[in-house]
Parts: sequence; structure tokens; C-alpha cells
Amino acid sequence: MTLLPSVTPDRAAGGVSRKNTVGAPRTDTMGAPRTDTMGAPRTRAVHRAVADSRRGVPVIIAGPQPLIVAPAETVGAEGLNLIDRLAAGPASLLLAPARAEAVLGVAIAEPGVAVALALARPLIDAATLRRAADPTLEQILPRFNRTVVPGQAAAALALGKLARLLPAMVVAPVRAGWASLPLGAGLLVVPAADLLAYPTELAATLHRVAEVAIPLADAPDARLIAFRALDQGIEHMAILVGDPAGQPAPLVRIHSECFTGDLLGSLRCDCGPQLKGAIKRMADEGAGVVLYLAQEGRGIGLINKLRAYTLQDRGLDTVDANRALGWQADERNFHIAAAMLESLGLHRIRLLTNNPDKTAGLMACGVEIVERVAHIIAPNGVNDGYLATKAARMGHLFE
Ligand SMILES: Nc1nc2c(ncn2[C@@H]2O[C@H](COP(=O)(O)OP(=O)(O)OP(=O)(O)O)[C@@H](O)[C@H]2O)c(=O)[nH]1
Ligand SMILES: [Zn+2]
Repeated sequence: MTLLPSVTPDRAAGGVSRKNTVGAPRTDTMGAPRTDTMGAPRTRAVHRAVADSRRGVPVIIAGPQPLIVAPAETVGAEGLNLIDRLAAGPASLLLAPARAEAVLGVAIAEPGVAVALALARPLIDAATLRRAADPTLEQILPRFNRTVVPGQAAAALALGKLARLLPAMVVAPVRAGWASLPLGAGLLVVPAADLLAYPTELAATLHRVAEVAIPLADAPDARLIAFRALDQGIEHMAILVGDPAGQPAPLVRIHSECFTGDLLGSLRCDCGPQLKGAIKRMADEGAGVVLYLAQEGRGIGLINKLRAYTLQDRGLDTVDANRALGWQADERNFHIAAAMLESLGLHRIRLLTNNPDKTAGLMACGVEIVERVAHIIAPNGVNDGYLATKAARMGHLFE
């Protein structure tokens, strides 16, 4: 039986260390279930809060000013009623600044992480809240006024993002003693700090669960290694061509999944040809690795990417479309890729990318990049504007 190396990002440094810093010793065997599934306990409350948020069930964000919170996209009448009855003070709708500007119809001079819009109680109906959250829906909105942003606003928006929902949250300070009220029974509590630390914490739980040969048309000796994190949800793949660990600095591509481009052959982006082109290039060189990461839509998720496309069809570019929905232009983090490279024993690499943020992000996680190798795909007549925006606004180097 082969013992595989554990994957242990160093939380303090936001990067990768060789030390095992998380819970019990982690010596996962291929295909065997982990024995320390209670490990990384801080991620567990976040997983459960994400699940409840996707159902529209309010959760409590613990911290100096505990909040009761539910996503505007999923909360229904029952959830709003619960928030109303457990609130200790005024409720508000938290929006990312770009979305708040559109809803308020004014520019916001001092954006910060969130803008709060006052909600009168009893709370307005769920359909109106959804329209306020989602710029792709019909925009007949009541007049909203700004109010004070509550503590833990960043954590509340982070919860919406982790749930891959629109970052628009109904929040209210929760009544003291809520936990002993019948109404509060069963509400989940998640510490604000755990929500903010989650991306790094989760990367620290990545482990290898399957490894198998998958001969590819362009690379007959390819192998797949599947990685799973403790949430048992999103799985990331390493596609190995040849023996990359045997190279002094193998070619590596960090590819974020793109259902529309990789699978359907959408012409809106360059993802499909980049993926196939990377594998072909590695086969020509004799070795390389594609990390195929479940970070669809630059980390905003497939549904939100489709919403972004709707806004792009109305004239926004890829950067402004993300922002209009309340996301950053790029929401990916590099802890996952760094942890996978660590597990594969790849510390010095040549990175196949046009995106300087990827190079910088990986280097910040402790990966040595000896060369950036350009990966240019010619425009196809549909994605010309998309590629031009990547060059003009996202710093992509097309040379
Ligand atoms: N939000 C959003 N995501 C998009 C859009 N078009 C493509 N994507 C996503 O962008 C990701 C592809 O980016 P990558 O190929 O990993 O890399 P990159 O940042 O373009 O940089 P390169 O390494 O130079 O290709 C995939 O997750 C796609 O789903 C878009 O218009 N909006
Ligand atoms: Zn794509």
C-alpha cells in the first residue's frame, strides 16, 4: 500500500509548508476513507452554514455583535419571519458596493466591503429582495436608504459567496438569549472568523482519493489524480502527462473549470482550446501537469457566470459584469493549487499562463516559478472582446 504525502498549507503565512499543522497525523491511503474526518473543525460549521444558506434558512454569525443572516437570493417568507422575530434591532440588506450603487442609483464615494440598505420591519417580501440582489432580474425596486453597516458584514457576504449565491444578505442583530427561545432551536452558529479563514482552512484538508490511467487522444500516457477536501464536495483533478516529478521544472497549467468552454465548446471564452492545447503541449514535451480546479467562472460558480454572461449580452465587459453582481473580477485563491503541487512533489515549475496574477498568487504560496510560458489562443470571432478585456483590464499578457 502506498502512503501518500499529506497536504498542509501554512495558515499563518497563507502559503504552503512541509509541516503538518492540522489535527491528527494525515497519512491517507489511496482510496481509503480518512480516519480524521472530525479534523479541521472550524470548516464544519461553515459547511453546515453554507448548506442552510442555500436552502434559505437563516444562520447566526457569532462575533462581537452576533447577526442573524440569510441570503436575499434564497430566503423565503418563513426565513424572513424568523429574522424579524429574532432581531434585536433594525434589519438591513447588505450588498457589495457596486450592486448597492445600482440599487441606490448614486455613486458611493467610500465603498468599503459592504453597503447596508435599511429594511423596514416587518421585512419586505422575498421577491423584492431577490430583485434587489440580482441585476439580471426585472428592476422595479422600492426606494432604499443607506444605513450603518453592521459588524461582521464582511463575514456575512463571505457566507453568501461561499454558498455560490449572490453576495446580498439580509442581516439583523440577533436578540440576546436567542438560543434558549423555541424559535431559535436548530439555528446554526458559525463564527465570523471561520467564514473568513475558510478558503485556507479547506485547502489544508485536501487529500488524494483516486489515481488512475486515463489515456487521452493527445496524451496516451496521461493519469488522473483526484483530490477531495473535507467538505466532501468540490473535487479537484490533477492531469499528469508522463512523469512531471522527474523533470527539474515541469510545465504546469492551472486551469479553472469552465463547463461552457471545456465541455460544450462555447466560443465565448478561450478555455476549451487552452485546456486541450496545454495537454498537447505537455505530450509534445514528454511531461507536465494540468491542475483542473473546481473554480468555475473565476471562482464565482457556474450560475453566477451565466448571470455575468447575461449582463455581458447587455453591454458590460467580463470585469464589470462580475462586479455588477457583487463579485470581484477574479475570486480565485491559489491555496488549492499550491497544496496540490505540494502533494505531487512539484516545487519548481514552469507555468503555462498569460495571467500574471496566477504567477504572483502561486509564488505567494511558496511555489517557485522559474518561467512563465505564454499560452495564447487566437480569437475566434466571438471571444475577441473577452480576450481584449483580459488584456486591457486584467493584465493578461498576450505576447
Ligand atoms: N466570471 C466569468 N468567468 C469566466 C468568463 N469567461 C470565462 N470564465 C472563467 O474563467 C476561468 C478560466 O480562466 P483560466 O483559463 O483558468 O485562466 P485565466 O485567468 O484566463 O488565465 P490564463 O492562465 O492565461 O488562461 C474559467 O473558470 C471560466 O469559467 C466570464 O466572462 N466571466
Ligand atoms: Zn471558459
